Amino acid sequence: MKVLKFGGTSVGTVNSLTNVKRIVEEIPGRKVVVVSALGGITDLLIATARLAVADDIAYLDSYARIVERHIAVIDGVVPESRRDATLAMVKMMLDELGNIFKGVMLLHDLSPRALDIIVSYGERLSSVIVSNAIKGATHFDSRTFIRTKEGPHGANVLDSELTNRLIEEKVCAYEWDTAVMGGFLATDAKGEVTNLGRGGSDYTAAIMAAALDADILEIWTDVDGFMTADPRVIDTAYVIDELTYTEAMELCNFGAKVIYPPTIYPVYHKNIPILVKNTFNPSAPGTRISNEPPHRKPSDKAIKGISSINDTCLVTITSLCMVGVIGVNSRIFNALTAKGVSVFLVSQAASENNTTIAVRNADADLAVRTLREEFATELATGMFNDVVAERDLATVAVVGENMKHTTGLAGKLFNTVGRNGINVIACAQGASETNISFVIERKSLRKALNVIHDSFFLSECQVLNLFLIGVGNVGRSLMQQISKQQEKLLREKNLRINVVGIASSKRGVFNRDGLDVADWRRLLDEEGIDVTPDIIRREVLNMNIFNSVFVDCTASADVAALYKDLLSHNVNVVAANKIAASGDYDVYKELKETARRKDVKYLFETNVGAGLPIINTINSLINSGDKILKIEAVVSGTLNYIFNVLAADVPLSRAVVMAKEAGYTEPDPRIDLSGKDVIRKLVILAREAGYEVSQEDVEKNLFIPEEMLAGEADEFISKVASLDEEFEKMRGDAEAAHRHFRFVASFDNGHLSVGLRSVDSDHPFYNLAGSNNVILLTTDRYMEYPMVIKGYGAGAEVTAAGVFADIISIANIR
Ligand SMILES: NC(=O)C1=CN([C@@H]2O[C@H](COP(=O)(O)OP(=O)(O)OC[C@H]3O[C@@H](n4cnc5c(N)ncnc54)[C@H](OP(=O)(O)O)[C@@H]3O)[C@@H](O)[C@H]2O)C=CC1
Ligand SMILES: N[C@@H](CC=O)C(=O)O
Repeated sequence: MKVLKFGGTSVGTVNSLTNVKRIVEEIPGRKVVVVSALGGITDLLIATARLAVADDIAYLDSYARIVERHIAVIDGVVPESRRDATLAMVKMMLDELGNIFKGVMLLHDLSPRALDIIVSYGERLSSVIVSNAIKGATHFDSRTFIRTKEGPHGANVLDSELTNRLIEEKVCAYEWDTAVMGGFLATDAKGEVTNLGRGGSDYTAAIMAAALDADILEIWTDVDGFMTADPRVIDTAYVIDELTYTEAMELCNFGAKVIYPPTIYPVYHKNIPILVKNTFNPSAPGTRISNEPPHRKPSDKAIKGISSINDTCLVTITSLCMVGVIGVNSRIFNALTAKGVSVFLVSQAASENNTTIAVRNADADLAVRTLREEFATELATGMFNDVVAERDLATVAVVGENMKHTTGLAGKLFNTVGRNGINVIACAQGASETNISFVIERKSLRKALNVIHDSFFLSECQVLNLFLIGVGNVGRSLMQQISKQQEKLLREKNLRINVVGIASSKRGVFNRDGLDVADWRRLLDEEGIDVTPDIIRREVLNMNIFNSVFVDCTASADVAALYKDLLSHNVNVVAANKIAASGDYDVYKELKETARRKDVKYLFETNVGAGLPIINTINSLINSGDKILKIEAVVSGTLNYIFNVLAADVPLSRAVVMAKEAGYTEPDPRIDLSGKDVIRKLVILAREAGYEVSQEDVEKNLFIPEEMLAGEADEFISKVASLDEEFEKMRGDAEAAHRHFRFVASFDNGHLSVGLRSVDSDHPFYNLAGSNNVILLTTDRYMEYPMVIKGYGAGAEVTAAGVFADIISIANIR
């Protein structure tokens, strides 16, 4: 036998009721159908009662809406042969209800008992309608067999023994094929109407399933089942196919509102499985809850789901005098119990010098007052510190029975949230290891849920959330590459590149749900806001999104100045911009240390040699115990290109324009021509090799007179033309001597220098075409034959590819 429960949305409209009718009528054999009130009716009943007691005549309109809703569904779903009889029955009940509302208004009295009676009409009416809509169904009035008694704090609790006996007498004793009854409803020993609490229809169904030894309890609702997390927060959340009773209890007790928590208890004891199904999508398999899901494999994920509540207050009681004293916790909990304060998380250090409890914010004042009263003597004598409440926090619970077989899970969990800058204020894990709960600031809740979902592979994919700053040569090319590669990365590597911010020097567009990079120009123009570096910083930090990467494709010192703050807030930084890594040594060091401390990345591989793997190679050599003794390099794509294209008909001034047009130069080409770009790169190389050096330490043998570099960037090209003749002569002489000019950076025995050199055909720098770069590394291990890294050293495409590689390395995929 099956017991099926249909919630308010399932019986809310003619359409949904038609689904219910089809679902039930297709089931062969005996079944029990438990229904809630029509969707929204319980709230409407309460609201109408409140209007009536307030003498507000608007209650009549509200009541009319109740009547209208019920009549409309009868017309829509009850077969014609039973329609009149159903209408007569329902109208009679609605008239009774109308009289009760009138009485409430006249008496100006809405006692809890009267409200219970009013609310009961919701399920009484719906069950009569549904029983008449379904072919061959018999209606049972659940008030006659679901019995409550008084529990702690005056609450109604189920009288299981009596209820089971009454079910035998009032339901089992009769012949029926389909029994239909209202959920939630009950009566007490005096025969007065009570109920099982909000959500109690699930409970009624579970009580019936247990009493009748049903084969299965089906909870039909408006979602496909239990989700791995709240789908309103995590768009990659998916339906969990199987859960144990414990897992389901943990999840629904704490946020997931799929079923009413007490529902699980009666069926758990009889080992009756629960199937959560969607009335609006009946073919979806749903979530099966049972003692031991039959298909559990060792490869199953350790965490089954994540739930949370954003309404948390931590109350802490501290004292050095609590250590080793028996009975402090007992006093805390007894005092809170006496005042009806519910505690949902407890954390106490082994030192016993403090106990922290989590309560709802609404209970916080009462909890603090209660504990201050309880420990008044200790507080007055200073033995105990004052009771402290921290409000507006959120609690996250990760749930899964497989957690108990997984070593290092708590470590990974806290490491994951920590790396994303989320501070864990309190935590609790019981020895059953099925739930790890922890409390964080409420503003970090969304980020925490996302990062946990992502990191524990509950999501189908890993996500990196990118802020792309700078949409010039490199930035544009990067966006093209991302746009082309996004789908492949998702398909083959389960990596989702989500661009959540794009900015130029003037405009920025930000959206945590992701921006279409192929449409970046329109987005910036039409949806962008005016930005400054400070506004960009605020947008990034305020979004507070997990796994975030700030990608700097500008040449701006103001943008570079943001890195420290971003890294401190656990935002990864990938920079094509060389200013930070080559500027003040202390700043460079601090950025690296901040990244290490915060367990995020500060990557700038493209700072030297664009897409060539130079910095990573140096890091690998050093980390494996090698020592860099000497570096000789041609690292200016612009200058190498210029010296390669100079010809009788291509003077210096023309070559500079060509380099700029090819996208090799810095936004301001004087940075290249002055040697500054090479100086920056040399400093970065030496620093990465482990030397504490600065730009001032570099000996400079430059070839552009200082005075030519002053003034505006635009004027520079025309000024350079005055050097054309001199350069043509130099070039002619070099050509005659079969030599090539190279602008060489050198680090040798602690000495740094840059300068123009002419090299002959035996020199490794002689054959270096176009804008190519070459780096020779002499190390302890590569002594006789230095390591050579050579290839394209500038250009938007290769640089963007290097930036992209840095970004992907953060996700650590293979
Ligand atoms: N080109 C290459 O081969 C290589 C370049 N790099 C580095 O890449 C970086 C970018 O170079 P490239 O693309 O050629 O330069 P571009 O001049 O083409 O682009 C620079 C971009 O940065 C934006 N920008 C400037 N200031 C700000 C600011 N304050 N806030 C936000 N955005 C800003 C500009 O905005 P707007 O459009 O409004 O002007 C522009 O979109 C440089 O640091 C360069 O050193 C590194 C290796 C190789
Ligand atoms: N302007 C630079 C670009 C790469 O860093 C160069 O010319 O090498």
